[in-house]
Amino acid sequence: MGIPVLDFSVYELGKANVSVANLEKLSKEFRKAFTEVGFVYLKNTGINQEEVEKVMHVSKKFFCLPEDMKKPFSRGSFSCNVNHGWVAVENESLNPLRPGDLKEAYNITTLSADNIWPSDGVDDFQDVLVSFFLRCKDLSLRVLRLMALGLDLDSEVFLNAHKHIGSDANATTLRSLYYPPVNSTCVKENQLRCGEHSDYGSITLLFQSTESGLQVLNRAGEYVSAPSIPGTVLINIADLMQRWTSDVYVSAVHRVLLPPAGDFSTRQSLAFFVHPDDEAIISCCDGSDKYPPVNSYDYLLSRFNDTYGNKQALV
Ligand SMILES: O=C(O)CCC(=O)C(=O)O
Ligand SMILES: [Fe+2]
Repeated sequence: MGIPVLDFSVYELGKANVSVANLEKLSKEFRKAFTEVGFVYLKNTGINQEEVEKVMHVSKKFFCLPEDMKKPFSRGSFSCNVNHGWVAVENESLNPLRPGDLKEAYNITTLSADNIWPSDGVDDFQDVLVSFFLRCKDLSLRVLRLMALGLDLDSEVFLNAHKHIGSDANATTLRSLYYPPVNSTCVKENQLRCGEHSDYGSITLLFQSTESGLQVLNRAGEYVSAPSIPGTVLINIADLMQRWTSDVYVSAVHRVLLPPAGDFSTRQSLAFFVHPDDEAIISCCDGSDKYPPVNSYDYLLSRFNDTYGNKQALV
């Protein structure tokens, strides 16, 4: 089965008074997609293509600044949050068996006004990224409600553990990703734009520029491409949600390939990694003991350790 495309218009951002019948229908479609594939494209969410392009445009301006202007914003230098900030090329390996990923990123984890934000040469960076973070947050909460309904659970079951998105008590992160041009003569053996991995938290929202490269591992064990479909958002289940649902909703492995040799195009994406609140204890929602309860933040820190290697672990 390929990645399905669902029409979210009945529950798009800004819409209130949705009928129970419409919510139920949509929740069943989510259930099918998330139990069989783990990925789904949503169209008509209320987040439109122009919004996405605006965020990519200001992000690219930042990534194209000289390195000494980006360094002051490095991940690890923000006292309020270990994950906030800029990550240089080859700094992380999402598949620790491969060389560092050929990508740059800027993580926005806390919206605290006390933070320093890039502004030289990118004066609207903070406004544009913060607004987009809040739009993604609203959409995520709608999806989490439908996901609970899809399992015949109380609609607030997942939402109750996502009350602090955007504050220092929750690790949800908007990550703007930039894949610079690749000179194939300099590429290391087995290096990719982004190595094989599954995401760590509850769900991920992903918006991609038109350049290809993203592949998802399907149940038959084959990688299938997940191209950008303008105007849609690609949503996937992450590992903590798989555990929370006792493996009913599945998180699928994915990666981003290098462009063909001689293709110097760049690529961009915006990933909104939704995490439960730091203090949330995640126990199997069916009441089973398939997995022992785990603290959400402890789980995340153990996954960061794998990604950054013990040398650079920030804990
Ligand atoms: O850039 C992409 O298309 C996907 C990136 C990704 O999977 C990740 O950062 O977790
Ligand atoms: Fe991912």
